[in-house]
Amino acid sequence: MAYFPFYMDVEGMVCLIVGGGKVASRKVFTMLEYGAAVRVIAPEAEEEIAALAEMGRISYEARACAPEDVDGADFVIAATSDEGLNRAISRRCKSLRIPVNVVDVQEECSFIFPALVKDGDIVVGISTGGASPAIARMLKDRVRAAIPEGAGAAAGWMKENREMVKALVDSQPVREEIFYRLAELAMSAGGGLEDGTVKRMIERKLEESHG
Ligand SMILES: C[C@@]1(CC(=O)O)c2cc3[nH]c(cc4nc(cc5[nH]c(cc(n2)[C@H]1CCC(=O)O)[C@@](C)(CC(=O)O)[C@@H]5CCC(=O)O)C(CC(=O)O)=C4CCC(=O)O)c(CCC(=O)O)c3CC(=O)O
Ligand SMILES: NC(=O)C1=CN([C@@H]2O[C@H](COP(=O)(O)OP(=O)(O)OC[C@H]3O[C@@H](n4cnc5c(N)ncnc54)[C@H](O)[C@@H]3O)[C@@H](O)[C@H]2O)C=CC1
Repeated sequence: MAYFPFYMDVEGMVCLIVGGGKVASRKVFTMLEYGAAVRVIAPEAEEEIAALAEMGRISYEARACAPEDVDGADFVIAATSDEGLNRAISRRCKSLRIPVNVVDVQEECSFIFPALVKDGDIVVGISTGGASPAIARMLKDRVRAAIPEGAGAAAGWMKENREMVKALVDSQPVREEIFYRLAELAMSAGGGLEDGTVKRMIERKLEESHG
């Protein structure tokens, strides 16, 4: 069965990453980009993990991790080279209903990572359900190439104008038409439109809909 992609707000959530190698480091950067409060425990860690800790972006404890360390985390990523420890971490997380990712054994995961394309609030996740991370990574490059430049900026601008349009236009079907038209224009402009252009467009649509 394919995995379902929930899009979750992880801002401020405590993300415990156990292990400090290359895979752990990749997951640290990913989680930081989405605003999680990252805590790393590993006896040794890649330079970038130490550097992020020095900058105060993450917390890093240079020590071996025990399964009890997962208590209190909102979700956990086990990325050590010690399979037995990864398994013990997974078991404890599952018994406490803490979502857990084990980077080297999919069966021990309750969630897995997709390959990600991000432009502002636009996020595309590609998963093969573990069948082939290489394929997920390759498709990511194609998806990135298919998203027009400025799409993230256009989405950000739409977000800023959403409430204004809702307040001005009572009818949902008319709003929908306006949102599609604005989205089209903002996407081709690669960002926002001038206030005057938007107001004129809304007035025109309202006149049309009132006959
Ligand atoms: C199940 C999963 C668990 C998880 O980690 O969440 C998992 C498991 C494993 N990956 C392994 C290997 C590789 N992983 C990558 C890369 C990525 N792996 C990622 C996710 C996932 N990897 C989850 C499933 C994703 C899905 O398919 O839906 C990505 C998408 C996201 C990320 O990690 O952040 C990221 C792309 C980042 C990007 O560029 O965007 C590469 C390629 C490379 O590094 O260039 C290789 C070598 C090539 C290959 O093996 O295909 C091995 C060791 C196999 C062995 O021992 O040989 C295991 C363990 C196993 O297979 O059991
Ligand atoms: N999911 C994925 O995308 C991929 C997963 N893998 C798997 O991920 C695992 C980790 O890979 P790398 O980061 O390259 O390994 P690595 O060898 O660079 O790092 C392992 C880390 O585990 C830490 N560690 C060992 N014992 C520990 C303990 N008791 N407590 C806390 N930390 C401990 C070490 O200090 C080190 O930082 C490997 O088992 C590999 O098979 C490999 C490639 C991709």
